[in-house]
Amino acid sequence: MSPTTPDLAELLDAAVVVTLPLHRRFRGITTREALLLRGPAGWGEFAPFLEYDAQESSRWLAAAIEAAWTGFPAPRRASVEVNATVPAVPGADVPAVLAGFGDCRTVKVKVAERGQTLADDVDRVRAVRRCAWADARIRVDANGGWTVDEAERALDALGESGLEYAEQPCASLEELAELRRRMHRSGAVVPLAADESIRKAEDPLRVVGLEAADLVVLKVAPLAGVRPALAVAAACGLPVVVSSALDTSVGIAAGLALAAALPELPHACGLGTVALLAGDVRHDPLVPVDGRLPVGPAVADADLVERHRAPQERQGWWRERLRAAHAVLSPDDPDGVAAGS
Ligand SMILES: O=C(O)CCC(=O)c1ccccc1C(=O)O
Ligand SMILES: [Mg+2]
Repeated sequence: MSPTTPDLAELLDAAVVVTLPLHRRFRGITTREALLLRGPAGWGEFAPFLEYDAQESSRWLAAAIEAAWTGFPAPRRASVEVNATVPAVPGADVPAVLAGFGDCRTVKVKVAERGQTLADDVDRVRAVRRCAWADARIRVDANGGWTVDEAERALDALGESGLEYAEQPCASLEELAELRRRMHRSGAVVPLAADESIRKAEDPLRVVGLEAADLVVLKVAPLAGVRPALAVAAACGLPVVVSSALDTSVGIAAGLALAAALPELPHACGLGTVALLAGDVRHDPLVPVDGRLPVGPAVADADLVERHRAPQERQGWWRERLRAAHAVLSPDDPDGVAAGS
């Protein structure tokens, strides 16, 4: 947990909610809402997905408090290589999506979208191979959408394009482990990355114990901050890819702080996603240039925060969420109890 949890009144005072439009649907949504906190150390982002409960959201709040009240640990690098992220669009839309990411040498492609088929995935990945940088690395992310059988078939088919790795092909660690065993037996090996399977401090030990993955994807917000995420990385001992949760430039800066603090960073990170937003809170948004992003403090520009300020009803909804998450972090805070009763 964050060493300093401000009281609820201080958090509410520091909070403003923004609504940012997306260029195209991603993860089922077309606008992204985020509650930004301005604290003594800088800006923090609290943006758990709408369906997350208070317990899960409290980790996102701890991460926002770390950014805005504590600040980030010392960086080991000044910039970070990032990947382009292609949502589950038709192959014909791939060139327009990639154009938004500049010259990223690594592309992550969403696959296994509900309501689509393997043929749609093959079509999309082929389109990426055709129009990306000539020797681009391609990785796919199924968000746990395949059974072991489906994953085996899909990775065999998608493997024609040459895959850097497959992220969370199946939902459970047991399934990932079984898929890995089968691929090693057949010789058609695609490295596997665990994303959704790594959410709690004890998860990395299970990943390693079950030999379920070759690398791990770490996101600052669900892991409660840069420092807890560094501890998870150390506990795993596996290569780490830092990724975003579709953050504004404020949340991306926290991801970059994690990527910059890791002892090793062998892969491009999934932190280029501001390119998927049709608006941002920074005049110099953290969109990749030459496939890289600069490491630096989390900042937002007041006029852009104002421009994207969410309607009053959404401010209220998010402030109630903030209160509920804060009550998990500080169950004895009298303000929190009073506001909730
Ligand atoms: O890693 C990337 O390239 C972008 C981030 C991303 O894919 C993502 C964004 C929001 C929610 C979940 C995910 C995910 O990695 O599964
Ligand atoms: Mg993922």
